[in-house]
Amino acid sequence: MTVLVTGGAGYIGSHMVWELVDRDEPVVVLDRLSTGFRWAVAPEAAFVEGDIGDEALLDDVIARFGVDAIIHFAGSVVVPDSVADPLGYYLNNTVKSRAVIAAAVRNGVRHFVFSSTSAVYGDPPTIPVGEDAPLKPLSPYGTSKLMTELMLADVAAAHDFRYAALRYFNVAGADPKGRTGQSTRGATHLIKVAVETALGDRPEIQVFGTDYDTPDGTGVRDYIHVADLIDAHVRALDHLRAGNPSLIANCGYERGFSVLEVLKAVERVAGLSLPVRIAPRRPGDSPKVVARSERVRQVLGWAPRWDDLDTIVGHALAWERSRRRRNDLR
Ligand SMILES: NC(=O)c1ccc[n+]([C@@H]2O[C@H](COP(=O)([O-])OP(=O)(O)OC[C@H]3O[C@@H](n4cnc5c(N)ncnc54)[C@H](O)[C@@H]3O)[C@@H](O)[C@H]2O)c1
Ligand SMILES: O=c1ccn([C@@H]2O[C@H](COP(=O)(O)OP(=O)(O)O[C@H]3O[C@H](CO)[C@H](O)[C@H](O)[C@H]3O)[C@@H](O)[C@H]2O)c(=O)[nH]1
Repeated sequence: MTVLVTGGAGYIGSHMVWELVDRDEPVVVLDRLSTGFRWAVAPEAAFVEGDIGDEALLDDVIARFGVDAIIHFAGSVVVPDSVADPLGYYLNNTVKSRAVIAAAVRNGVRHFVFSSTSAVYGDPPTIPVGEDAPLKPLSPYGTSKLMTELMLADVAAAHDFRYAALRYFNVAGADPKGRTGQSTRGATHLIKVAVETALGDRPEIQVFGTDYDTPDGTGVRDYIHVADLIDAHVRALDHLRAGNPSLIANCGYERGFSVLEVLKAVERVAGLSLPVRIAPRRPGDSPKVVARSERVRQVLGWAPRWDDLDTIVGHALAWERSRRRRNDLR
């Protein structure tokens, strides 16, 4: 009963690995370390360096570690990069996800949790957006994830295989115990970039677009604390292992903050003023995305514990500071 965590050396995956270790679950991580870090993987977890597109390696890892469930985080995650390099995103997120799903089916792994995204909705007509809303991604990133969701549905209909596709909204913050956080080099995520700017690593932060149809003209997102997101994964895994049906569920808090509101929170928590520059809109960005989260609450009994923007920012900032203290900028 080992859980295979693909992308377990990355930001969200490293939190998942710590949670599984805390639950005394045997874990094996498969990661090629393109954006993740070997040191981010909890020492109790087994680690295999390699690519999720390598089917022979997947077969070997599943057999060698007795894998009964896969939590699939590995992928490419930057929306504007996907606009510039769609084929790269379809390869890493869609084609290689097919390899992981195929390995699961071939080796009788029946439980699969997949990192999907709110980007599958594009610019939703109704806010908060529910899971049954039209799926109209605005970027190849969103489409690459939607295609994987469609594969999972077809595979679950054909085989003894069930899945949870969790559509994350904007994930932020860090492990409340300070063991891991977002360490991505050259990160593009708003809160990460803002805390790096607060600590002097970047000369300024840009605001991408102030002419959206939102209260202050900047983009609105539903920022979810990574620890609450991980709790949804644990519940999804238990749900599948208990024999329940496949599930597609949003993971968000049902409330949105604008870019300017986030920057104010960072200034408040860090106790300084950020150098801000207004810049043009970024390609592929949606004006406003906020989750409806009734389903994850009802089906998985999930309830947020860290739903507070200042707490999310505070944990992100604490992680950034502790990395510096430990000279972990490897
Ligand atoms: N961060 C967010 O706000 C967010 C929102 C929605 C969905 N997601 C999804 O969550 C997942 C994890 O995102 P993250 O923010 O932790 O990103 P991340 O870049 O920190 O983690 C991705 C990990 O996957 C590894 N990886 C990438 N391609 C691989 C491959 N072909 N083979 C093996 N390993 C590979 C990387 O080395 C890295 O460790 C992604 O699938 C992403 O699309 C993230
Ligand atoms: O330096 C920055 C960075 C971001 N933004 C703005 O802040 C908001 C959030 O942007 P992020 O880059 O933090 O996040 P995205 O909403 O683009 O995308 C994130 O969440 C998505 C889900 O909505 C995807 O899953 C994706 O993996 C992940 O990058 C957007 O309005 C963006 O334009 C800025 O103004 N300046």
